[in-house]
Amino acid sequence: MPRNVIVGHDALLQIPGIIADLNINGPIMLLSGDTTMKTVGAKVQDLLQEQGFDLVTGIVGRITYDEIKRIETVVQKAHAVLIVAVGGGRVIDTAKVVSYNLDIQFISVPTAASHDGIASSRASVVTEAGNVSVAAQPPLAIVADTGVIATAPHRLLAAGCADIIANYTAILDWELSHRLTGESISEYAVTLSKITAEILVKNANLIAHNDETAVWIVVKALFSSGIAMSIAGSSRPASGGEHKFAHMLERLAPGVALHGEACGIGTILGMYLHGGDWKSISQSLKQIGAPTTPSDLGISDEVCVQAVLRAREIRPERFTIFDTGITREAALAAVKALYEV
Ligand SMILES: NC(=O)C1=CN([C@@H]2O[C@H](COP(=O)(O)OP(=O)(O)OC[C@H]3O[C@@H](n4cnc5c(N)ncnc54)[C@H](O)[C@@H]3O)[C@@H](O)[C@H]2O)C=CC1
Ligand SMILES: O=C(CO)COP(=O)(O)O
Ligand SMILES: [Zn+2]
Repeated sequence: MPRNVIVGHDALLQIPGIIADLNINGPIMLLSGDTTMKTVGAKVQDLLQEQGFDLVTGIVGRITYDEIKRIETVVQKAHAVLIVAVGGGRVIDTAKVVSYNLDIQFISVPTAASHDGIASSRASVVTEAGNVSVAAQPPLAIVADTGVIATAPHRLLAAGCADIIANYTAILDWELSHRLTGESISEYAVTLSKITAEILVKNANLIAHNDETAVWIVVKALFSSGIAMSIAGSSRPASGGEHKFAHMLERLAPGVALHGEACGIGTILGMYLHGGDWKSISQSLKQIGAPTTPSDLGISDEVCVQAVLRAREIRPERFTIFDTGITREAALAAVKALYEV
């Protein structure tokens, strides 16, 4: 669990104080993305250098095992004793795995409320066989500056909401697997994950404004969802069939959708396949401003159908509604239903 969670306006200003309290002895590695380094990363760099911290910087690319190895080497060569990760989910996940492998601490500084990995002890790594969820280091501290995050495009915030709304089907899938395969389940993790999605949906009208209040609501939900994953010791409470669909969609149409956007569409499809209230999931996503159809993403229905049919290739050991032998006709009907709301 993170020791220190700071969410609020100008929270970035607290980073030097948090690090000073750690009494670390050695350089700090500031990791960021190619875009975020130029904005928020540079701001954090200035703040730390003004306070005289010994700082080295690195840019993180796509999260693969090769990239993780490369960053590990950079951190080792710099003899860094702490990582400060400033960026989206990709940067934070990379820092989580690198700090875990090198047994050093890291601080999570999300620049967007676009994913629920800001607090979790899991990381999602892209491999040829699809995304794998690996054990990683939870952050020592989380610093979420609502002012900074509110300046990010609304698309990112909406994607973060969709990543939380995915908890509805993630839980249905976990319960299904518990009943059909005997997979163990955590009542605490299930409850926290569900409540998080419910609170988020209840506040959908506020989130649509994309102001600091909206960011505050979403960041709290992302944190809470991450804690549910930490309690479970796996991403199960926040990642079911809708995530398998999303990871497959990313493979079939790379870079088209944000992670959360693909998960949102996967959630409507998953809820439809479960026979649940998929229309209200679609309405909540629309209200928040997240895409709900392949055409919203600019991809063909056929790619979406393929992602439904091939979702089971991702993490096959995780049993979900997408692993129950869906026919092409059923997949077509599910994708067609996306346009009904
Ligand atoms: N470990 C976990 O439990 C979880 C991990 N993830 C992982 O996180 C990643 C998805 O996270 P994302 O943040 O969507 O992806 P990302 O890190 O690729 O960021 C998406 C885009 O947003 C941009 N961006 C970030 N902050 C910005 C800002 N303030 N202003 C303008 N642009 C900004 C980035 O430059 C990038 O182009 C995936 O790799 C996913 O698998 C997602 C959920 C949970
Ligand atoms: O994205 C996640 C939860 O939102 C977790 O990632 P995985 O789908 O890789 O387990
Ligand atoms: Zn996710």
